Amino acid sequence: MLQLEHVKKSYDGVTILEDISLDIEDGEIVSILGPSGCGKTTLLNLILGITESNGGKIIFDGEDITDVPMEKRGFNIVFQDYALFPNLNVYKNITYGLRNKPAISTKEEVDELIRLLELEPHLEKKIDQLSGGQKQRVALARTMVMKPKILLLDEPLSALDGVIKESIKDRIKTIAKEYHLTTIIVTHDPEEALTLSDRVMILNEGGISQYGKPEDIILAPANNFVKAFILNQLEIKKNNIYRLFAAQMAQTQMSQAQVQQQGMQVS
Ligand SMILES: Nc1ncnc2c1ncn2[C@@H]1O[C@H](COP(=O)(O)OP(=O)(O)OP(=O)(O)O)[C@@H](O)[C@H]1O
Repeated sequence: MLQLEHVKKSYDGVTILEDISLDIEDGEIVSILGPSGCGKTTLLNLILGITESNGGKIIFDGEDITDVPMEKRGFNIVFQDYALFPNLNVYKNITYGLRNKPAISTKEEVDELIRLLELEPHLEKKIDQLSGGQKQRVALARTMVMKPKILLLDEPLSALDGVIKESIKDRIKTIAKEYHLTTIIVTHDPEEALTLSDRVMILNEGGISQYGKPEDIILAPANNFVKAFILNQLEIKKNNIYRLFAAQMAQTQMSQAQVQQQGMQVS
């Protein structure tokens, strides 16, 4: 279990995170959701260990890791831009971290991940020959072969569109469940957070606005910010889609009526 207790962070005297306390269970997918600049990436970096806090504790499996450096925490991150090596092929990118630590994953385990992420047809390709979704899957595989204790994902879907987004979402869920891997995801998109996660943490003005299951957030928003920021965005999206389909349905009904009328005129 990962626990944050009264974690604080400020930059140049400006408070970014005020008093963050939360528990994340083993194997849980948790999204950190909030508007731009609210401190989502800062919180992810504090957990990863590349940013130091100004107070509070981070505890993993009962051990205080607040002062444990990143390399010793055993967590791993997939960055927003994937940070893949363009001069290496897909297979070499995936296995890059194993060069100096080959014992971490067996060949069978690497092959299993490649299969799970459907990367077999791409292994010989260079990174610039891949689509965004394929790059994301390579970045996921490369991180997973190192068997992180916690998987951190910074805006994993923001560069992807519609169908690809849904497919990567499914892969992330499958990996988290199959490997019972605690997964923490930063996103600014309520739909993404609510459809991908077991629990969602909504950040605003340095604090946690609400932390709960997606259905709790939808059914019982804790305050006006959650209502305004999260639910309104979803409502707007829903209405836009309804409007689109309503227009399409009206068009279809009109065409059918025209066909019927033409049919009556012929007979
Ligand atoms: N190294 C730094 N030095 C000074 N200020 C920083 C630093 N890193 C982040 N900040 C500030 O901290 C605040 C939170 O930044 P952060 O990147 O965590 O937000 P975010 O919620 O991830 O935003 P976005 O969704 O736009 O990526 C911002 O006001 C940012 O300018």
